[in-house]
Amino acid sequence: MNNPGQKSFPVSWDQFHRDSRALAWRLTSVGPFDAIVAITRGGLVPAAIVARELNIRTIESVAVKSYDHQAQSAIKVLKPISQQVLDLAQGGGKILIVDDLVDTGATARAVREMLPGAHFATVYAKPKGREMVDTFITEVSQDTWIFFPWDMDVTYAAPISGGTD
Ligand SMILES: O=P(O)(O)OC[C@H]1O[C@H](OP(=O)(O)OP(=O)(O)O)[C@H](O)[C@@H]1O
Ligand code: HPA
Ligand SMILES: [Mg+2]
Repeated sequence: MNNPGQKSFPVSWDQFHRDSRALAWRLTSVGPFDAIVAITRGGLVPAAIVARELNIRTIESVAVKSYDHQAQSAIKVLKPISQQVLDLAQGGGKILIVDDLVDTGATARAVREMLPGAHFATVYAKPKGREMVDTFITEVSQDTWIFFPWDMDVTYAAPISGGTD
């Protein structure tokens, strides 16, 4: 959830699909790719859309969790990249890493270290983490919290005037 004072950027399924397709279009000039590595869980959705558009059928996942410990953030790998995909990269295969967004860049930095030659793509990027990403579609300010459609429900919205409807 976001903090008080943060701006909100709610994204619908339709918008997320369009933005992920736009990412796929942009990646056509970078590929072709031999495999996608999706960063779970948020990266699974754009990875599926990009894989469909670019006809990529080898899809791997990586799970990392970041911890804040005395102002230092450490990353724990919950599910590593398979040896098959690491071997593919070692043998010159072109790997695309996909996530929904980059915020501080900690997640991206950790996964990049696992696959140094890979292309890193996200749908959204915040300024702190932008340099960790090779390709993205929309930049949002650091003080904005992005709400993804899988984290939301349809609820009542009060009128802009503040009155009751
Ligand atoms: O740039 P960072 O500051 O590292 O933040 C970005 C990461 O945070 C979110 O994942 P999260 O770890 O919340 O898990 P989830 O994908 O399962 O929601 C998001 O999906 C990115 O993977
Ligand atoms: O803005 C965000 N939205 C959702 N998840 C996130 N994880 C880090 N930043 C964000
Ligand atoms: Mg994530």
